[in-house]
Amino acid sequence: MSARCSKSRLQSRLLLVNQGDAYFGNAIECHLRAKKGEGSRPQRHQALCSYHFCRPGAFSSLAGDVFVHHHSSCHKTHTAWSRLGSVVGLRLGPIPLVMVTDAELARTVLDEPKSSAYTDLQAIYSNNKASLFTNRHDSPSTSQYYKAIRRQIAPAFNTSNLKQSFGRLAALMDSAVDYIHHKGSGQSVDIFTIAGRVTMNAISLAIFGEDLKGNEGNWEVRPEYACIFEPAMKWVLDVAAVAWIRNLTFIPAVRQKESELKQLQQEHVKMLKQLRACNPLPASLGGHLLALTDPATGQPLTDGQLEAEMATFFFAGYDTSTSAITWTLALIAAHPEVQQQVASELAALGLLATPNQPSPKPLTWQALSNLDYLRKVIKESQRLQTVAATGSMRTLSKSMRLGGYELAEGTMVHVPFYPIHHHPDAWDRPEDFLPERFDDAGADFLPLNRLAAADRPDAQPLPQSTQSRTAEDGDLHGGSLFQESSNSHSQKDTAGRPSQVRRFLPFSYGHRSCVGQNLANMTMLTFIAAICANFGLALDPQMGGLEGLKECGAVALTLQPKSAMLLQCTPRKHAAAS
Ligand code: HEM
Repeated sequence: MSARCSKSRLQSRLLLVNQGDAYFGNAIECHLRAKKGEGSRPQRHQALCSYHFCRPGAFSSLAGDVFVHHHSSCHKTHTAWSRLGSVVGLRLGPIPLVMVTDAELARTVLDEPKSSAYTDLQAIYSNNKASLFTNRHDSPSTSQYYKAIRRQIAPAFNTSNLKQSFGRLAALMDSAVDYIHHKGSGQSVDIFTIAGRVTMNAISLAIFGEDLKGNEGNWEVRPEYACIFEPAMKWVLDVAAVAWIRNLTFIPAVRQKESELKQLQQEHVKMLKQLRACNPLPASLGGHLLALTDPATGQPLTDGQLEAEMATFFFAGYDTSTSAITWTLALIAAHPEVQQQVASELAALGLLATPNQPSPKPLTWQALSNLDYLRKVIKESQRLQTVAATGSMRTLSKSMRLGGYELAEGTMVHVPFYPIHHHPDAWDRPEDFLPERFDDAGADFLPLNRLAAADRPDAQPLPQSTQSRTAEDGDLHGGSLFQESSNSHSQKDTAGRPSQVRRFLPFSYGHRSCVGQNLANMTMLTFIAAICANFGLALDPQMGGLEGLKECGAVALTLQPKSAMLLQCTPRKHAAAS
C-alpha cells in the first residue's frame, strides 16, 4: 500500500506542476489527504468516494481514474462527484482531465472553439481520415475541413428538407405498428430492438431515400447493419480507453476485433456504392453528401472522404436515437398518468385508435407540430435518461479561471450531461419524471435565481436583461421541430456571452451541437406517437417496475438499456387500454 501511495503522490505532484496553481489530485492522493483530515468536509467526502470507485487500487496507481471514467455506471459516479463540487480533477493514465458538472461553467467550456470528445473515436474508426468528427484543434487543415463540411451538410437537416421524407417515415412507423399488432394482444415486445430498426431505417431514408435494410419481417431481429456496427463500435471504445491494446495483434481476440472493424468499413463502402447508384434527391442527406466539396481542393469529396462522413451519420444517429426512443416509451409505460395525457392529446387530434375508431386519422406533418405534450414527455425523458450521458469534451484554447481554479491552455475539460440534468441546483425534484416542468417556455434555461451559486468564486451575476431568445447559427442548424432549439440563446451579456444559461443539453450546445437533432426529433415524435396512438403500454413484470427501469441503464458510448426493454402492448382498437 505504501509503495503504491508514494507513486501516486509523485504522479499527483506532476499533475500539480501541469496545472499551474490549481490542485488536481487523483483518487488515491485524495484518499490520503482525506484520511489525514486535509481539506474541507465535502472535499474529504469526495476524495473517499472517488477512491472507493477506483478500486482495485493497485491498478489505479498507474491508470488513475480510467476505470471509473469508462465504467458502464460512470453517469452515476459523475453525478455523485458533481454533488461535491462543480469542478473535479481526474487523471486518465498520465493525462489530467478536468470534469465540469455545473451548467454555468459548462457554458464557458462548451463555447470553447476547440476539439470534441468524439474526435478520437472517429479517428480510430477511420485510421485518422478527416471527417465531420475529426476536427483537431491543433491542425488548421482539419479544422478548416470540418467547418466547411458542417456548413454544407447542415441544410440537409432543415425541417423543410426533412419534411420531404416524412410520408415515407410515417409509412415505416405503420409497418412497425402492424408488426406489434400481429404479434398478438398482451404479448411483450422488445421495444429496444424495434426502435433500433426504426432508427436505422429512418437514417437510411434520410440518406438514400429508401429504407436500406427493408422493414418487412420480424422487427425484433436486430438489423444486419447493427450486428456489424455494435461489436465494431465496442472495439473502437476499448481502443479509445486503452490505445495500445490495438497493437496486441498476437492475441486472436484482438485480430478478431480488428477484422470486425474492417467489416464495418467495408459495409460503409458498399453503402456508398448504393448511394451513387440510387441518385438521391438534392434535398436529401444523401444528395447533400454527394455534393460535398473539399475546401482545400474545391473538388467533390473522394470516396474515402465520403465513406467517413457517411459512417459519421450512422455512428452519431443510430445508438442515440434508438436509446432515446426506448427510454421515452419505457417511461411512458411506467407512468400511467403521463400515458393518459399523451392519449388525450392524440385523441383530441383524432389520432387515437379506439374500439369505436379502430383506424384513426393518419399522422400528418401538421399534426406533428401540435403534439405539444408529447414533445415535453420526450424532453423530460431526454433529461432523466440522458442518452449522451458522458457529454462532450473540449481542449482549452487559452488559460481560464473556472470555478476558482486556474486551468492552463491545452487542458482537457469534460462536460458530462447526465449530472447537469440531475443537479439539484439546476432542477427541482431532479430524479422525478415530470414532463410539465417544460410547460414554461424558458425551462431549457437556468432560472435566473439559480445563477452564480456560492461555490463558484469567480462567477459574475449575469444581467437579468431578457427572457426572449433568437435563433443563432441558423444556417448551421436549421429551424427546430421543438420550439426551443438547442441552439437558441438569449441576448448577449457585456462579455458577449448569452445572458441565459442552458441547463437542458440533450444535443449539446454551441457550435458543435448535434447537427442531426431535427432528424432525431422527427423520428422520435413520429414513432412514439404511432405507438401511443395504437397501444396501451405497460412495463413487462420482468423489467422490475420503475425502480428496475432506473437501474437498467448502462453507458456504452450512450446511456442505453443493458438488454431488452420489454413492453406489453395492448391494442387500443380492441380493448380499453389506458
Ligand atoms: C436522440 C438522438 C440524438 C442525440 C441525443 C444526439 C446527441 C448529440 C450530441 C450530444 C452531440 C455533440 C457531441 C459533442 O458536443 O461532442 C452530437 C453531435 C452530432 N450528432 Fe447527434 N444526437 C442524436 C441524433 C443524431 C442523428 C439522427 C444524427 C444524424 C443522422 C446525428 C448526427 C450528429 C453529428 C454529425 C454530430 C457531430 C456534429 C459536429 O461535431 O459538428 N445525431 N449529437
